[in-house]
Amino acid sequence: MVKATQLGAWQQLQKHYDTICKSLVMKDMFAQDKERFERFHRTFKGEHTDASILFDFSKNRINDETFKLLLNLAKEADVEGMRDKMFSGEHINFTEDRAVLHVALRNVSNEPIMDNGKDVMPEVNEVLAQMKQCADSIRDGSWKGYTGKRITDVVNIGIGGSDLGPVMVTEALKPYAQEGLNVHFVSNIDGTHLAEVLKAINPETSLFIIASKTFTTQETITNAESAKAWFLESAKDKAHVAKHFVALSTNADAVSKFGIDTKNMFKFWDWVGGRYSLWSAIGLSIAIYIGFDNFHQLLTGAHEMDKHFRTAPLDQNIPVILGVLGIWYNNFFGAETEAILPYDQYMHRFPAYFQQGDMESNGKYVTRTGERVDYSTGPIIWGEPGTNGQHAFYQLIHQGTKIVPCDFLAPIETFNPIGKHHDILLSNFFAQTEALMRGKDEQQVRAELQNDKSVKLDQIDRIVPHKIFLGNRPTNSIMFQKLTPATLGALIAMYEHKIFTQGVIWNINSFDQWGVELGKQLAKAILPELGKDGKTIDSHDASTNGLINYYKQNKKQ
Ligand SMILES: O=P(O)(O)OC[C@H]1O[C@@](O)(CO)[C@@H](O)[C@@H]1O
Repeated sequence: MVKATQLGAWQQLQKHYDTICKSLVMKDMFAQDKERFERFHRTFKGEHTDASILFDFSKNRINDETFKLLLNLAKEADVEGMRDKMFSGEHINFTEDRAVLHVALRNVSNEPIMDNGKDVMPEVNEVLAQMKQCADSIRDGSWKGYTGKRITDVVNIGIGGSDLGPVMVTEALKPYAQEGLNVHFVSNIDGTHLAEVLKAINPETSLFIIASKTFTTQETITNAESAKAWFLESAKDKAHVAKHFVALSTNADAVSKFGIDTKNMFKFWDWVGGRYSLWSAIGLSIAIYIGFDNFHQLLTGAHEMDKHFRTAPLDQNIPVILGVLGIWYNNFFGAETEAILPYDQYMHRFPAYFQQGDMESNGKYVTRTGERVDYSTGPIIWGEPGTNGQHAFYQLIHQGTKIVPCDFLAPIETFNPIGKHHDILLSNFFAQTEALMRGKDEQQVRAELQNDKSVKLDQIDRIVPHKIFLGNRPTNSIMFQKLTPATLGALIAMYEHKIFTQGVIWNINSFDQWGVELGKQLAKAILPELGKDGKTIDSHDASTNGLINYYKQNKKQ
């Protein structure tokens, strides 16, 4: 595969952009074409679940020619071919010589999926059965703590992909939680994170889940050791650890060394990327919190989206369309970020989840063949729930100098019908994308100001420029019937495959993450220098030395 910029379709898109992009005014295109929404929206319905999604991409700066050229790009980059390699277990994560098979974790069809010539499904199903058994016993109270009490609090200790997915999903599916069973998450090595959770729980009724693919991550192992020490202050006998600590990992030796019985270990495999692992044993806190049946619905919804991604033709393929639209703005309009704006408070951690999902996958600058890219790759992902974002950063999205493509998401049904709240929420959801597309021109602004008694006529000229909205700011609108487990699963898988599509077109490896290693390496070297030993550190640059010495001179303990 060549560099993206060497693709014929890329060069045609560049020509297309150079010649007609200025004329791609959405307001005019809607006025000239009453069928625009009809042509530029897709729907997704789960075959066996309640997942039901409408994807409206008509408020984008595209015409039919643009859409065709973008799909040509996916075609020529062989997104479909690489997709089929992923599903067939090829080691496309070649720098780690690993398959990329998170799709197997949710392969409820049980069709064989091979890694190194072996069907992975029997082991996947074994772990799912183990997860179900654990979740059921915690939820029905048959799992007892060392004083014979049932578990009331589950503490997941993990970071990155061993934290963000369980946090996001348990927040999003809170309506499915069981009364009297709480989940807590400790990820940061900052002692505050653990301390605040330990204040809230009772060692007799708490289960600690140590979630770590490698079981070597410094934050997680340190937090786990501290949690175990805290637990033993009350429980005293190490034999009680087995009733209150379980591990989720690929590393049985490290788990056993930590002191967790490997019968309390839920394994997963090296072909599960950390940021793609919530579907695996890493999802144990989810299965306990919402029940295994709902966890299985989550898997099934994702599986249905997998099937759509695997079989839908490119022009019907929602993840592919999302992916190529993102490339249109990232690489041709020079957009550096993408905002994910869920109009659903339960989805408040959804943007953060895809900060890792997208940025750790596509934040790369070297192609699969080891050459430095000469084009922009992964976008910066950010976002907050609506309507809160409207009162924080929408000023920039509407009137800033940067183009920020936005994905707006909203449920048709709410779990919490209070008065007109949901209609008000949705009126804002609809209005924001309309406003970003249409803007407000000088004529409209002048007319408003002339009718505004509070504005002195001789002030109008001065105010007008500040109140004009240029509009033509691109958005996708994604509506779904209700935030059920299956719908959430489908939405997550949709974005995973969007990320995959972009990585293929950029010809990068979306599945390793060497970029996280250098910081860890240097932190390991600095840690022993921080003791209150009166020594002045001079082993670094002047800034790092200065900072370390300032810390050492002023630290109290
Ligand atoms: O699950 P673990 O092995 O503890 O890794 C945690 C996280 O750390 C990383 O930064 C890799 O080091 C993420 O990719 C990963 O999700």
